[in-house]
Amino acid sequence: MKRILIVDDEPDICLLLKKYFTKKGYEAYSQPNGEDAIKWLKANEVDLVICDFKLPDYTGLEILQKIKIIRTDIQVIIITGYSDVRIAVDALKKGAYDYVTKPLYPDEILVTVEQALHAKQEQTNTPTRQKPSNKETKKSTVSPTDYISGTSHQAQAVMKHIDLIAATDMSVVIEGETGTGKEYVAKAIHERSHRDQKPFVAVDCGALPKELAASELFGHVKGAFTGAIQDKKGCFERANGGTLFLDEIGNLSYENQLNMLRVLQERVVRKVGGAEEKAVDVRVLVATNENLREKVKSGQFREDIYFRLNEFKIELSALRERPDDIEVFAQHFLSLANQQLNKEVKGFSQDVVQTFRTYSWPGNLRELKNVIKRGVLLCTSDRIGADCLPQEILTPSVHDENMDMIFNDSIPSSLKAVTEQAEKQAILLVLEKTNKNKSKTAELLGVDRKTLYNKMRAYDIEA
Ligand SMILES: Nc1ncnc2c1ncn2[C@@H]1O[C@H](COP(=O)(O)OP(=O)(O)OP(=O)(O)O)[C@@H](O)[C@H]1O
Repeated sequence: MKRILIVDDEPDICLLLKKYFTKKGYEAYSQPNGEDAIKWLKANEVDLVICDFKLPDYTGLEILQKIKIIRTDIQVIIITGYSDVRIAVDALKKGAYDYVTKPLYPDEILVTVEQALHAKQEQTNTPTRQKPSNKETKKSTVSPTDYISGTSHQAQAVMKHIDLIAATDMSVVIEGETGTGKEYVAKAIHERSHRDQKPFVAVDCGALPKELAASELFGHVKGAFTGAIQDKKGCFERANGGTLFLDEIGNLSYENQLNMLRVLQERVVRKVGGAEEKAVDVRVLVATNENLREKVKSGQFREDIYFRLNEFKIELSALRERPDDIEVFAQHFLSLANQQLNKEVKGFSQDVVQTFRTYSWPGNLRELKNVIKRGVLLCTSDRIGADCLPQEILTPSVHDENMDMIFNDSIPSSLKAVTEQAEKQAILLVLEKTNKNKSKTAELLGVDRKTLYNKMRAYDIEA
């Protein structure tokens, strides 16, 4: 029986979730604060933790980091308010599996819990992927792991690149904001490659506790350090013959970058504390949501390893930069949510479609998926209406003052014009604040330099 720990200072929430998950066949426990939860976790085995972000003693991020030191394979789901989506996204970067927003709906959490446990199972088994039989391929249901390509020119270009490089053994750097689908692109490359029958191992370097990173990547021998009670294979060895996907590669410590360079150059791994070298045949794909080139320039990331990895680059645009894809993904996520929640919602009302196109989607596809799942859950007719969307999406907090600045009292010609005006104003403002420093401006606006330059050209902003 799978074991779940709920950490929340509201006794009612603990009680509700504990009862619900016990009824669904889990062993559920609860703790009221971070300190007690950590103590409990040190003494008890658990598969998954559902943790409120705002606890009396710790934040969700702090708890997350402590949990990952106790055991890296415990899945963590963070509960946040919708307005904390950016914080939630940060938690994902640090290794949380997913987030759910308040108010809580147990059925929605159950879907997330099941997915998290399934992902954990896949990780521990690092299964050899079987090609689906013809019968399975023809199934009419959609799978959460299906790779969907959008219709925008950006998405089409990405699809072309995936097809082009899949057949090769080239290393690829995949760049894009959080939730834009970097891991999905990596999986799509693996599944189209000759390695597809071998493991695809994904490691989130941002979530690796410093103390354990080397052991996770390269393995360790029994007795290498306190707690190393038996030999352990690292990710390179587990991915042997297949593909290793290193997410958030920019977070790897300098020392581990050096160790990795050796593996990439010589194709052999040596476990922590071991003397023996073992040959490995692994294709490495990496992802980053920061501009790695900039990190190289500032000396935080080794240039030699960057060049090794950057044999090919795929840049994923933010969802707000490719509104044409929103409908395709919205339909896909709708089918998924219908399946998961056993509902038959057919589509979206016209105003919801319009809202989706103008909202900025800081959490990109992941946020869209979560919003639609919640919408399906709340929907009582055959279309998701605005009443099923979080308030934060319907009325994003833009200051009236800013609106005045953007529109100059005139009525905008279209919503597209509004977005463009807002983007132009934001770029001008930040350029002014950074004394026209483009790198800093790009960083503050959360885009890469190339995107910034393209936008400046498009909006006639002087360089
Ligand atoms: N091409 C795609 N087809 C179908 N679903 C997708 C696709 N890309 C992304 N998704 C959905 O969006 C979610 C986020 O994707 P993914 O984890 O690949 O993003 P990411 O860029 O790696 O995020 P992070 O930077 O936070 O690690 C996935 O769980 C999946 O549901």
